[in-house]
Amino acid sequence: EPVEIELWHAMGGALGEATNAVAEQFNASQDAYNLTPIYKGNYEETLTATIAAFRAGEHPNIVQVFDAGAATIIGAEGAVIPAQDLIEQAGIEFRDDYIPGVANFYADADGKMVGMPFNSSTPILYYNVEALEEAGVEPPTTWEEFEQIAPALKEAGYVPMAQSHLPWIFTENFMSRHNLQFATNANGYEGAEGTELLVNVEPLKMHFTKVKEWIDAGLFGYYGTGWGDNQAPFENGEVAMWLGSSGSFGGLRQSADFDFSATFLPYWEAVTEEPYHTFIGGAALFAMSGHPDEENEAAAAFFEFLSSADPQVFWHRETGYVPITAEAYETAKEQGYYDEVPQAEVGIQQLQGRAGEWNNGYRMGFYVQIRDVMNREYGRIFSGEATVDEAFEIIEEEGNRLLERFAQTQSG
Ligand SMILES: O=P(O)(O)OC[C@H](O)CO
Repeated sequence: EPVEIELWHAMGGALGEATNAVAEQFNASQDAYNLTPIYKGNYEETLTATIAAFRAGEHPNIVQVFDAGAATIIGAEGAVIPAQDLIEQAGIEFRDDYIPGVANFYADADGKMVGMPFNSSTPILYYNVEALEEAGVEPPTTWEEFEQIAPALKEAGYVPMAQSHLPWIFTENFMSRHNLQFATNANGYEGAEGTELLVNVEPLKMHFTKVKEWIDAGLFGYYGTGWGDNQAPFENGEVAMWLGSSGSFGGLRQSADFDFSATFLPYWEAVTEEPYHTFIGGAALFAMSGHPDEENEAAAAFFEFLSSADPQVFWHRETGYVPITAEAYETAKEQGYYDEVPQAEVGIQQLQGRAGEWNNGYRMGFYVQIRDVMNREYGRIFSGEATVDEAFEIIEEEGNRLLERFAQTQSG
């Protein structure tokens, strides 16, 4: 009888189908282990369910946790076995060709990999090819260019742009794209104590001032805070350009009945002459403690399988999440995938862009709740209930209070 293990994940729709397919491939590749993937709702719901299950001692072997929840799960005492330890304890050699941004994001202060990178993404700019042609414009490289072309798209009957998740794209990746420090203590990596947000700063406030002006002028669409809220109006052709996850590529190919393409996340030339690479997004898999050795071995075998080239390339091609190892990226190139579908390479190219001091990642506990504060305050800016200055003061204050509370949970 194979050893049974469970994976809780947040991959719905086309992503859920691809997750099930990867699990089936693993199960078919050997007879010792059997992995059952279970969909637990969106990222926030999956993390909440996991924490509740951990308290009740009913947690799964492996859980998928998104970037924003990484510090919370890593900081939950005794909850997680670092992926690198799990793999080495199972007698498997730990590979060292993870692409740098991926390895950093889920590593501890000593560089040990705690989370197993799985679905790694980055925000990119998708565009409706016909809409841009109609308006006679090219996709923008910078926000300055966006300001120049947006009126023509509006004129042609489109909402020029929308984006999928404000804190992710217009805060976290705003910081990385411009190499701006995001939090003290080296973006939080040096420890929870004393870590404070550095978002109440001119470049970010300038950006939100602009976005509010664009919304008021009908040059930008804001459809809500839900993960899918801003994707739907792009899919139905109302919005011409959409900032979204590279991991949405596979789903869009299934659902969009128009020709679309993709390019890099714009940056402000006024803030940086050249852009920097963005943070790794998406989620990683965490092995949870408290299970028998044979189940931990099964989890290690699954992690090893996931990093090998074939499942990696399959997953990348099906979903748009980036290849996480150099080997998988090379394999996709050798297969001619990017000659066939050049837009599929945008995410990985962007992640391998210019390195700076502040764009390797961030580590902030209770960051999921900080995102809620941001979403609420950004909504208040757009509705005119709060000025940009007021909103950022509140984000700074409430955010730092959450960081302080998290630090208290870490000091024992
Ligand atoms: O939509 P995903 O899976 O690429 O994730 C985007 C963000 O990184 C999640 O916080």
